[in-house]
Amino acid sequence: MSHNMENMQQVFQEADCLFDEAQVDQAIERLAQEITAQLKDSNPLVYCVMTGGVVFAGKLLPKLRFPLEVSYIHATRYNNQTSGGGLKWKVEPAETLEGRTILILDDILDEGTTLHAICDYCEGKQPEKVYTAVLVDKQHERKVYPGQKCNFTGLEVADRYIFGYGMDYKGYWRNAPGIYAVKGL
Ligand SMILES: O=P(O)(O)OC[C@H]1O[C@H](OP(=O)(O)OP(=O)(O)O)[C@H](O)[C@@H]1O
Ligand SMILES: Nc1nc2[nH]cnc2c(=O)[nH]1
Repeated sequence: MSHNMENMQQVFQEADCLFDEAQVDQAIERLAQEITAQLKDSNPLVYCVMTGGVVFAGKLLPKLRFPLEVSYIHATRYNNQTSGGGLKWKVEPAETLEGRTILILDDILDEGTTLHAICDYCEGKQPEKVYTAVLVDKQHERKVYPGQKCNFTGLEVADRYIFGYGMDYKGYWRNAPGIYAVKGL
């Protein structure tokens, strides 16, 4: 096994499990109910923010039992690092947003820069309304503005670097079956 693979095994073994698979799935079930109650009659256009949003979106979408359309956007600012830089669009929305109800799905609200910029972009296209849903909201005082929240939040996590359920550690462990915090971070 290469040194990097051994290191990644060690990162997983030493990590703290903050929420196991059952706990995360229960949070996603609750989110599905909240989103359904709010959006079931609005014919929403649902965007998965790649790459981190992919597991959350994949688990959530089959629980939304009403007509909706799904697409994806790709905006990143961490680039496999553990601290963020400026937001880069890799794929902008391809659909017409005017008059639509938009739901953005992402894995994490950390400093909030990513979702703030995505919402700004969408708001500029005259949608009916933009909603955001995240699997986890990291608890600290460094949000883009105090009190920044998503419309729908699955779980609150401590101010640590986390991975699993779509979230990576240096490009790895998006597949981890729970939400984990890296030892020492
Ligand atoms: O609230 P913020 O501090 O802006 O951080 C949150 C963003 O960071 C991660 O994306 P990243 O840029 O790492 O890309 P990824 O989805 O490919 O992991 C995550 O998926 C969120 O989109
Ligand atoms: N994987 C991962 N991505 C992030 N993007 C912003 N914060 C985090 C984090 O804690 N973990």
